[in-house]
Amino acid sequence: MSTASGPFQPGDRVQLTDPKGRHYTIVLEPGKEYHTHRGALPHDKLIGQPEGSVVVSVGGTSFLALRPLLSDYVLSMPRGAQVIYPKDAAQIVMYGDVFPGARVLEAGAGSGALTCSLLRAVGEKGSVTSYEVRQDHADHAIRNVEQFFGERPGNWSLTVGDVAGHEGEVDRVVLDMLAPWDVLPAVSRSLIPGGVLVVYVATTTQLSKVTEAIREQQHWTEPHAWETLVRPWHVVGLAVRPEHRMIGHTAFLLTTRRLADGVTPPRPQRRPSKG
Ligand SMILES: C[S@@+](CC[C@H](N)C(=O)[O-])C[C@H]1O[C@@H](n2cnc3c(N)ncnc32)[C@H](O)[C@@H]1O
Repeated sequence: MSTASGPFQPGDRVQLTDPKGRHYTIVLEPGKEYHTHRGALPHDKLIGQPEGSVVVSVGGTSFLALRPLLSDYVLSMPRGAQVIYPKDAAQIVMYGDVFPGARVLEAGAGSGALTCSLLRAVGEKGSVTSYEVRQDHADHAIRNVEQFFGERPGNWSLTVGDVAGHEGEVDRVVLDMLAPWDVLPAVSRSLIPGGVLVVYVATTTQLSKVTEAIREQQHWTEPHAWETLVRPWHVVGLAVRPEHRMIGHTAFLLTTRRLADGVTPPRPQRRPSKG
């Protein structure tokens, strides 16, 4: 599904958009009908049509038909754990410097949303090694990743267990879990010198705890943290302004790089706070 192109075929996942901008996702089957409150839409009307076609239901409503992008797929996928949103996945791939051919270690796999972005970024020559402690979340991740790629990617492994048990060298590590500070010693053993660690946390208390743990551990460059806010804009004629609604908060991201063994990291002078 992730690389499909050309006219719609049976088995394709198609995202329909109605005149109010609402999305509906269907999987095309010859002879089947999609029933909306605006009338039935035969799948056969779509099969053989190019992407970007507009089809009209029996009730006279027009639907725009496109294959969902990865960002659409992530927002509509069934989930056990909360997913990493597209805006955050994009920042993780860029600031984590996840390159084609990279060996990436990831925890927790959760619903597999970030896993899809990581697998795309590393390409066939790279690999993603995911850990997930909960079997039910791992089941979601497997289903979602397999559905996105159409099969289980050969360069992906998912272990049901604690990432702290990982052994083997990697180029990049991405942690999205409640207590990332617990696994810092383990991941620092696997990450190559110069490798990038990205930590995704939802709250300021987690951000503070993981930042101080990184500073204490001595294996890392000075951590860099930021909030991943993205503000969409409404642009119609002269009405150009921020949208009334937006995703207010998802996460903080933090990056740091693995130092060579035995190196003492230079730390900025820090003034004590005034209480
Ligand atoms: C918020 S979810 C991850 C969502 C995922 N990044 C996505 O985009 O779908 C956090 C997951 O981390 C898992 N987890 C927590 N501690 C872990 C550990 N030490 N090793 C592996 N997984 C862990 C939890 O079970 C949970 O499913």
